[in-house]
Parts: sequence; structure tokens; C-alpha cells
Amino acid sequence: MPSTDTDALAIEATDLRKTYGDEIALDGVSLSIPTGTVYGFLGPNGAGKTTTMRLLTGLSKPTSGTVRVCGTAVDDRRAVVPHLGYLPETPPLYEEFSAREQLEYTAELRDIPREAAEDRIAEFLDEFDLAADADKRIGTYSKGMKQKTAFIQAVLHDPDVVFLDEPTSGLDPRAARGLRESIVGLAERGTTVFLSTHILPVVEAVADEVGVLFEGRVVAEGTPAELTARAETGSGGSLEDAFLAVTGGESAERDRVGARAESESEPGDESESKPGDESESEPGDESGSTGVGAARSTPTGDGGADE
Ligand SMILES: Nc1ncnc2c1ncn2[C@@H]1O[C@H](COP(=O)(O)OP(=O)(O)OP(=O)(O)O)[C@@H](O)[C@H]1O
Repeated sequence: MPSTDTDALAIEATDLRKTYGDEIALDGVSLSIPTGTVYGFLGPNGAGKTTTMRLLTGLSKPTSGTVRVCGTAVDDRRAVVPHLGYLPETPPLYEEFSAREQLEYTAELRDIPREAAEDRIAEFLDEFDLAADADKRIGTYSKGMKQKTAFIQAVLHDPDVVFLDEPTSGLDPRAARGLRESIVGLAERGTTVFLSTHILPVVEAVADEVGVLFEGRVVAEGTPAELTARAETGSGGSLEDAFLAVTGGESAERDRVGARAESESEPGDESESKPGDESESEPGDESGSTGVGAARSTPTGDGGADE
């Protein structure tokens, strides 16, 4: 495991709360994620994972609490954006562009010199089996091809921290394995990866550390092996058992696993709450190339800032 020295933290979130009207979506989430970690972020539908990622990337403002990425306050957009890459659940892609045009556009926004960008784009297109289709319109792509394009877009500028929301969505098994290998490769080069997914074997395969979010609170945190061991009931345990135990299985079991997780790894605030579903201000334009979704505006994606 990487060091937990505060200076070496890639992501530091303190007591994040987010409300939508009367509803509480996040209720005191604190995270300390060391540089170079692959952090698997799990939670049932509506637990607040996307909300957390939008706060961590500065695309949405917390009701209270603070976020620092690579030591920089995330609301200092100009300073923090070069450190970040973000693959949102609905990737921001221009359907009328080809993958190559989309990535060239991203490179321009990210101030990557043209020649270096062309080489890098060509390498990525090869790596993800997109080279043959790179000049076709994204509107004609399959979901998996769009997903690969969006992943490349998120990491093209070699960010220090990359946030991935369901990155293997729509990928066939071979492509999903390739993407898992890319995640491991990113981490080996020192990139911190914040990975939100419902696909537990992906987390088991790549994550150094796992956080489980439930009703807007981190209810368990530890390595996949630690969480699995805590969930063991005598018949062997799995990350799925651990997930189910802390996210709405038997309440006694949840208390048992969660309490052990708390005492061992100090997750966030534990006050009572329910997530909410009231509407927030509309996502907006990411002008000034300050958006982590890379595109200046996001016609088909949700990478836009909302405040
Ligand atoms: N813009 C918004 N306006 C109102 N409520 C919202 C908004 N965004 C999220 N919420 C609410 O906040 C809660 C957390 O939503 P969020 O999308 O973060 O969950 P999630 O864990 O990412 O879910 P999933 O796994 O289904 O993607 C939900 O109750 C949701 O309805």
C-alpha cells in the first residue's frame, strides 16, 4: 500500500455533505486516498457515488465540507483541473466528431502539443482496437466503442488522479479485461484511480482499497481482502458478501461488519440520513478548458459543471 502521509494524499475529502432541498444525498463523507492507489468505490443505486465523484472533481459544490486533490482545493478550478481526468457515467462526446477529432479536440483543450498529442492518440487508438474506426463518426459507434473513446479522453493528458464511473460499461469481456489492465498500468505509473462500479470482480481484480457508500455515508473501508474477511460467516466470504452485509443485508450483520470497518479504518461521519432526489441546478458549460470532462461543452455527456 502507498504511504498515508497527508502530503502524499491524492484525494482528501473532509465531512462532505450534499443536500437537494430537504433531501440529504451525502451525509458526512470523508476520504483520505494516498497517491497511486486504485480506490474502488462501491454502493447500491442511489447511495451517492456519482454525487461524490462530482464533488471530488469540482463539478458540483458541496453543501458543506472540503475537497483537496493533489493538495489543491478543488474549487480552485484553474489549479486543480490539470491534475484531473473524469470518465462520467454518460461520457461527454460529440456524436458528429470522429474519435480522432474528439481526442484531438480534447488534446487542444488540455494544451497537449500537437505532435505529442497525435502520437499519444494513435497509441491509445491502437491499444483499444479503435484505429480502424477512428475516422468514423462517433454517432455510428457501438456503446463499447464510445466508452473506449471516452476513457481515452479522460486519461489523454496523463492526469495525476482519474475518476472512472462504470468504466467497463458496454465493453465485451476482452475489452473489459484490456481496460482493467489499463487501470493497473495507470496505477503502476503513479496515477491515482478512483473507480466507481457495480462490477465487484473488477474491484477485486484491481483495487488496493475499497470504500462502501450506503445512504450517503461510508459504511466500510479497507482492502478487498479485509472487507471479505470481515464478511466471512463460516462458509467463506466474498466481496459481494461484504457489500451485501454493509448495504442492506441483515441489519445486525451490517452493524457488525461496519463497526469493525470503522474501528479499523476510520471512515466518514456516521450521522443518520436518507438520500434525496430533488432537482439541482442544471449542468452547464465547461468553458475555459477548466472542465475535467475535457470537452468545452458536453452535448451528449454529463461532464458539465453545475455550479
Ligand atoms: N441533480 C440532482 N437533483 C436531485 N437529486 C439528486 C440529484 N443528483 C442526485 N440526486 C439524488 O441523490 C442521491 C444519490 O444519487 P447518485 O446519483 O449520487 O447515486 P449513485 O450511487 O451514483 O447511484 P447509481 O448507482 O444508481 O448511479 C439519489 O437519491 C438521487 O436521487
